[in-house]
Amino acid sequence: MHVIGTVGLPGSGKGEAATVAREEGIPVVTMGDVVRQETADRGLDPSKDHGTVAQALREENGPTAIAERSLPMIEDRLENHDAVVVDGIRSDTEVDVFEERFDEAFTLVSIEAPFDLRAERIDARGRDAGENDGGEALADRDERERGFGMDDAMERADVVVENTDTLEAFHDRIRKVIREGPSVASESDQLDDEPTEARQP
Ligand SMILES: Nc1ncnc2c1ncn2[C@@H]1O[C@H](COP(=O)(O)OP(=O)(O)OP(=O)(O)O)[C@@H](O)[C@H]1O
Repeated sequence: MHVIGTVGLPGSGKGEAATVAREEGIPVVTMGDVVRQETADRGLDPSKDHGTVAQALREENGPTAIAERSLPMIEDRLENHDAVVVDGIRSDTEVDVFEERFDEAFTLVSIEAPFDLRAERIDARGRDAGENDGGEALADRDERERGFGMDDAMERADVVVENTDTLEAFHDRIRKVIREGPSVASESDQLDDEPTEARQP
């Protein structure tokens, strides 16, 4: 059993990591899906009110509300699969939830890219999809995510993947992390010369 969580600021490449997982036949549980479902259940617009509802969920049910709601979804997928990717962990408190439940079988991967590169990629993604990002500037999104404790979550990562090269290079690195299994955290310095690295706890 291997549960791989991803953490990273907007536009860092979490969605691409999820794409690689699906290509490898590994199911992806998106924390955003939990929030979108809740937004729809409240009669709000998932494309616009997502951030507000994420915050409300935490205020009403505590900082682990979203992670806790994702656990049954993850366990359900683990019945038929050896690994599951959890996309978009937002805080160190959420990391606690997954570590407590899955222990050594949980690997946290931090996906990192500088602000300007993420801004460029988000602009290009918006143009490709014929839509914008709901009007929220990247700096504001970064601030909102950091407010949830994302920096602290990134600090906890077992593996850091810098997404500053080509998309193909990024896919290759993520594929290695996924294929390596739960031992990836202790062995990741042998995975690749650069820039995947292990962070000591
Ligand atoms: N190495 C790369 N080279 C070129 N484009 C990339 C690279 N990595 C990601 N992208 C593109 O950048 C955009 C942002 O990546 P992605 O959607 O995976 O980010 P994300 O972390 O899921 O962002 P968000 O939190 O906003 O959903 C996408 O269009 C993706 O295809």
